[in-house]
Amino acid sequence: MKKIAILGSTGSIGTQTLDVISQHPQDLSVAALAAGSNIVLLEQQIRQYHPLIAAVWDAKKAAELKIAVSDLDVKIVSGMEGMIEAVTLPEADIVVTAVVGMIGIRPTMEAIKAGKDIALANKETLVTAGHLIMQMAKDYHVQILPVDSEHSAIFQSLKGEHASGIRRILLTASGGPFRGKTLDELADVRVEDALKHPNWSMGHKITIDSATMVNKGLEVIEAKWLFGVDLDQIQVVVHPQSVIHSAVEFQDHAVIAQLGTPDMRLPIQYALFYPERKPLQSEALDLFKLHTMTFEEPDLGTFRGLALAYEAARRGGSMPTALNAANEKAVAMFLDRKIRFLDIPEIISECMAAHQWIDHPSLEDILETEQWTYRYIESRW
Ligand SMILES: NC(=O)C1=CN([C@@H]2O[C@H](COP(=O)(O)OP(=O)(O)OC[C@H]3O[C@@H](n4cnc5c(N)ncnc54)[C@H](OP(=O)(O)O)[C@@H]3O)[C@@H](O)[C@H]2O)C=CC1
Ligand SMILES: CC(=O)[C@@H](O)[C@H](O)COP(=O)(O)O
Ligand SMILES: [Mn+2]
Repeated sequence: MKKIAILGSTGSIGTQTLDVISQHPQDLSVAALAAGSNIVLLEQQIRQYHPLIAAVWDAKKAAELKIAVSDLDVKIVSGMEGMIEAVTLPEADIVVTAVVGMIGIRPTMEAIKAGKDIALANKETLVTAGHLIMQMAKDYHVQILPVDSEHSAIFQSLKGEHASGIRRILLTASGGPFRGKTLDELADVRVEDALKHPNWSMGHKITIDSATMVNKGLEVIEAKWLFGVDLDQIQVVVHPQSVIHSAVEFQDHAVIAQLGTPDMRLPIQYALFYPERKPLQSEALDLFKLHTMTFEEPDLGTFRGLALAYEAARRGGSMPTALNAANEKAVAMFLDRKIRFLDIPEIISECMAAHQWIDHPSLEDILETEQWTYRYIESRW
C-alpha cells in the first residue's frame, strides 16, 4: 500500500489525485491532506479518506475545522509549519505537490529532506528553485516524478533513456483561448474570456497562464530542470487539439510521443505507480473521431509572456523568480479585475528590468526576490 500526502488537496489536481486513489483502494491510501482555506471540501475529504493529519493554511479556518472533525482521529495543523508537518509525516511515501504558486517551495524541500518521493504538479517550485530542488533530490535519493501533462508525456516517451540521447523536446501548447488573435483584439478581453480554456478544466491561475502562454514559458523552464536539456533543445509547438501531450526527438530523429484525451488523472496515476502502468477509468482516445491534428509555430510577438520566459530562462539565476513572482501577482490582479489582460506581460517585463539579479540564489534570495517583486508591483500599479 502506497501512502500519499497531497499538498493542495481541494484544487483541480488535488481532487483528481483523490479520484485516482479511489480507483485503486488496494494499492493507494491517503496519509495527509493540506489545503488553503476550503475547509468544507477538506472536511468531506477527511471523512472519506481518513488521513492521519490535515493542514489548513489559514489558522482561523484550521481552528473551525478542528471543531468540525472532533469526532475523528485526525490531527489538524495550520500555516507553513502545518504544511511541512503534513508532507514530512513519517507514514507518507510520496507527496503530490498540487498547491498553486511558489508557496510550494519550502514544503517540497522539507519533503525531499524527509526522503519522500515527489509527484510534482506545482511547476512554480521548479521554475524558481529548480537548481536547489534537483540537487536536493540527488542528495536525498528521492525521485521527482512529473505530473504536468507535457512533462509526464516527455517522461513516458523517454522511458528512462538518458538526456544525452535527446536531440529535441517537442513541448506542445494548445495556444489557449486567444490563439490566432492580434494584440488589438486582446486589449479588452475579459476575465471570463480568458478562463475559457479550449481543452482543459483547471484552476484559475494556470488557466490564465495558458491564455497568456506564460504557462508554456514556465513549462520550458520546468523541462530544462527535469530533463537536464539546454533551452535551445526545447521547441514549443502549438497543437490546438491537445492530443499529443508532448514528444521527444532522439539523436537518430525518431520521435516518440504520448497521446491521449485531456485528462490529468493519467499523468497523476503514472507518477503514483511509476514504473508500473495500471488501468484507469477514463475516456479512451478515438482517432477516428479526432480526424485531424494540426501544428503551428508560437506567435511570440502577441504572446509576449512566452518570449519573456525564454529571456528569463536564458539569464538564469534569480531572473525566473522575478518572472514567476511578477506573473503570480499580475494574474491575481487580473482575476480581481484590477488590471487588463495585456498588463500581465507588461508587469512581468518591468519587474524583470528592475530586478537586481543574483547568480546562484539561495532559498532566502528566492523568497526575498518574491517579496521585493510584490512590493515593487504594489508601489507602481
Ligand atoms: N489543474 C491542472 O490541470 C494542472 C495544474 N498544474 C499545476 O498544479 C498546481 C495546482 O494547480 P490547480 O490544481 O489547477 O490549482 P487550484 O487553484 O485548482 O488548486 C490549488 C490548491 O492549492 C491550495 N492552496 C492555495 N494556496 C494555498 C496555501 N497558501 N497553502 C496551502 N494550500 C494552498 C488550494 O486550497 P484552497 O482551495 O483550499 O484554497 C487548492 O487546494 C499549479 O502549480 C499548476 O500550475 C499543472 C498541470 C495541470
Ligand atoms: C494540463 C496541463 O498540463 C496544462 O499545463 C495544459 O497543458 C495547459 O495548456 P496550454 O498551456 O498548452 O494551453
Ligand atoms: Mn502543462
